[in-house]
Amino acid sequence: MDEARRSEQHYLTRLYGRLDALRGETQERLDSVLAATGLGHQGLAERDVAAAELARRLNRLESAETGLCFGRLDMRDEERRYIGRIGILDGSAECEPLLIDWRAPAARPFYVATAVSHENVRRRRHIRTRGRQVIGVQDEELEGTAEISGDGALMDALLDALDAARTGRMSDIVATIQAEQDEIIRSPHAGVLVVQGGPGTGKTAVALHRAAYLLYTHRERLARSVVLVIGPSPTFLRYIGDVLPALGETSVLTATVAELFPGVRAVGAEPSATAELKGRPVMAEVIAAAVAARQGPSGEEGFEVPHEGSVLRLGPEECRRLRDTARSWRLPHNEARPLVHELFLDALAHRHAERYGTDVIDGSSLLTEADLETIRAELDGSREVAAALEEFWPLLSPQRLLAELFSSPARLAAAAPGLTPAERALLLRGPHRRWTPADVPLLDEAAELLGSDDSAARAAAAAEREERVRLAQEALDVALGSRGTDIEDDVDPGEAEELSPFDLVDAETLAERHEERDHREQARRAAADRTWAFGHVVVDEAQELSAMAWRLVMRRCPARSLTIVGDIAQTGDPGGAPSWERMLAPHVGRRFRLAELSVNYRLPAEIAEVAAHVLRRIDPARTAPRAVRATGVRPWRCAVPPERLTGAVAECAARECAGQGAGLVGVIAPAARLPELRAAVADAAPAGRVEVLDPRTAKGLEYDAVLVVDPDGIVAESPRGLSDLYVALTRATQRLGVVHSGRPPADLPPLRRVAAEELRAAGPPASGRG
Ligand SMILES: Nc1ncnc2c1ncn2[C@@H]1O[C@H](COP(=O)(O)OP(=O)(O)OP(=O)(O)O)[C@@H](O)[C@H]1O
Repeated sequence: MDEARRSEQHYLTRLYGRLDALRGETQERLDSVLAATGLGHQGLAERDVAAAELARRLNRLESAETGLCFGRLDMRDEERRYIGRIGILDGSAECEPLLIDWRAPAARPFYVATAVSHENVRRRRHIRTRGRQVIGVQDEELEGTAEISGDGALMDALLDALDAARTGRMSDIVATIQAEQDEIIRSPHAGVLVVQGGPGTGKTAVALHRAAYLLYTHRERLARSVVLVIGPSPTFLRYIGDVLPALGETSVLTATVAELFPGVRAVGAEPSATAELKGRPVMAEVIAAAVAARQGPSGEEGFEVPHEGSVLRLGPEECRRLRDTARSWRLPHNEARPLVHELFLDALAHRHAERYGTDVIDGSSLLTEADLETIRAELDGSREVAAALEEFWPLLSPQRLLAELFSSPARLAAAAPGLTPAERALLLRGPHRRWTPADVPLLDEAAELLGSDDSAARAAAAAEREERVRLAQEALDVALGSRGTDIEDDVDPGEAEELSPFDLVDAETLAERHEERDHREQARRAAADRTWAFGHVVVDEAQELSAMAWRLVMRRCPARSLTIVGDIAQTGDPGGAPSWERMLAPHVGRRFRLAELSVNYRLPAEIAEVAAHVLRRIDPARTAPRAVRATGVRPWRCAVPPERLTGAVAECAARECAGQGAGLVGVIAPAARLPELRAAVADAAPAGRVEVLDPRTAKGLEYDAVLVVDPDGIVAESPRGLSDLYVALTRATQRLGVVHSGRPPADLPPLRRVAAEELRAAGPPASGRG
C-alpha cells in the first residue's frame, strides 16, 4: 500500500469510528426517549417530535455507511477538506469538520474546480473505497498544468461506476458528479428548470441529486411540503427507488401521473389514438362543457317538480336566471350546490305561494313571510324536491361525470362539438370500464371544476386541528404555570433570563410541529391528498406528458418550482411534447431556464454511433451526446428465419448471461411479441437476469447487454416508431445485439453480421472486438 493510501485509510478509519460513535449515541438517545413513561399530553407530544428527529438522524447516519468519504480537497491556503455523503464534526468543543456533506457550498469545488478555474484548490483527490477499506487514491493537480489531463479527465472512480455490472437499481453518483451536472444540481430552487439531454447523459441521476440538494438546502420548507418525483412507469420508479433513500432523503413522493389521483387505480388499457385524444388541450374545454351541461335544464326547457299531488313548474327564464346567479358565484359545481339549494327552494316556495292568490290591489302575495317560511321548510323536507334538486344540479364526483360523459353519445356530442364524429367515437366506452392512465388528468380536471362536497371532511379536519391547538395550548399553559414558580415575584416575566416554550412558540406553531412529526408520514399524506401543494416537483421523461397531464402537474405545484428533465428526441407518446417551448407556454410562458447535458455516460462510443445514425433520421438538426468511453465491442446483428426468431433470442439471452461480467440483459421487442418471448426466455435463461420489455417500458432503464428484437416491427408498431427504436438502442452500458428476420433493418446503419449458428455456439457474439 502506498503512502497516500495508507494515510487515507487512517483517516477513513477515524471517520468510521466517529460515525459508529454518533450512531451509538443517537440510538441510545432514541431508546431512552421511547422508553419514557408516565408522560402527559405535553410530554407525549415532545417525545414524538424528539423520537422522529432522532430516527431521521439515525437513518441518515446509517445510509452513509457505503461510500462515506470519496474525496479530498487540498486548498491553496493549506486548508484540507474531506468530502463525503454526510457532514461529520469531530467531538471536540471546537466542532471541527471531519467530513463535509457533498451538498454543502464548501464541497462544490470538488465537482467544478479546473486548472483554469481552480476555486482556490491546489489538489483534488478521489478516494475509492470498498466497505471500510481504501482501494484507490487518484490525484488531480490543479496548480500548473503538468499533471492535468484536460477537461473531463476520466477518473478511475467514474470509469468504475460506468463499467460496473448493472443490478436493476440505479445508484447514486455523489462521488463522480461532473461539472455540467453539478451546475444543474445546485441551480436555484425557484422557477422552472428544464434539463434537455440525450439518452444516458445523466438526466435522471441529476434530477434526483438535485432533489437531494434542494432538500438539504431548504430542509425546513421542503421536508414539510414534500418533493414529488414523477416518472414514466412503476418499473422506472422501482429502478430509481433506492437513490434518494441512499442519500438519506425520505420527504419524497415518487409517482407516475396515473397514480396522482387518490382513490383511482388507472390500470385500464385503450388504443393509443384514444389516449392521444384524451391528452389534447381541447379536452379541458370538453370537461368544462360537460360540467356546465349538468347545471339546470338547457335551452327552452323548464323544470317540473312534483309536490303534494300536483306539479310546481319553473319556467325556462327562471331556470336560466337561477343558473346564471349560481355561476356568477364562481364556485366549483359541488361547492355551489348548497347555495343553489337555497335559491331552488325560494323559487319553488314562491311558485307554491302563488296558488294562494295575490292581493287584487297591489299584486303582492296574500301569504305572510312566516307562511312562506313554513312552505319552504315543507319543501325542504320533501323527498320529491330533493330528487328534483339532484336532477337540477346533481352532486357529481369526477368519476361519475366522466363515466356518464364517455358512455353517452348525446352527452359527448353536446360537450365536444369541436371534435369530429370519429374522434367522439374514440372516447365512447362502457360506463363501468376501468380507468386508464390518460383518464387521470381528465378526472383531475373534472375534480377541479366540480370541487368536492367535502364539508364533512373539512369540518372533521378543522375539529381535529382545533383539538391539537387546544392540547398544545394546554401544554404551554402547564409550562408557563411551572415557570411562574421559578420566577421571583417582582421580576417582569418579559425580562426573565430563562426562556420558556411560550416565548419561543405559540400554540398554533406547536400544533403544526406535531403535525409534521414524521416526514415519511408527510409523504404518505401528500399521496392521499389531491390538493397537496408540493414544494418542488421533478418530472422525469417529461417529453412523454400530454398537455392535459401538464395541467395536472402544474396544479400540484402552485409555486411553480419544477425540475423538468427529458429528451424531445425520445418522445414516444403520440400526445407527448414536440418542443419544450410549446409544452410549457400555457403554464409559464417563456419563463423557464434551459440547461443541456452533452456527455453520454451510459453508451460506449460503439453503441452511441448506431444511436446517432437513428437520431439523424429523427431530426438531422440534433447533436448526439458525446460518449465518454469506448469498450471496443461492436454492436452486431443476426438475421434468422421468422419461425426461429423467438428461439434465437432466447438462446442469445441465455448466452449473454453466461458471459464474463454479464450482469443484466434487456430484451426489447415490439409489444405484440412479448408474451411468447417471455415464455421462451424464462425457459432458457437464469431467473432474474433477463427482462423482456417493449420500448415504452424500457424508457429510462438500462442493462449491461441489450438485444433489440425486430427493429422494423418496433418502428411499425409505435406511433412515433423511430423514437421508440432510438430508446431501445440506447439502453445498453456494454453490449448491443439486434435479432431480426428478413432484410437488414431499414433504419439501422450497417452492423457487424453474426451467423445464426454463432448464437448457439459458446461465447457471446458480442466478443467481436475492434
Ligand atoms: N457523473 C456520473 N457518474 C457516474 N455515473 C453517471 C454519472 N452521470 C450519469 N451516470 C450514469 O449514467 C447512466 C445514465 O444516467 P441516467 O439514467 O441518469 O441518464 P438519462 O439521461 O436519464 O438517460 P435516459 O434519457 O436514457 O433516461 C446511469 O447509470 C448513471 O448512473
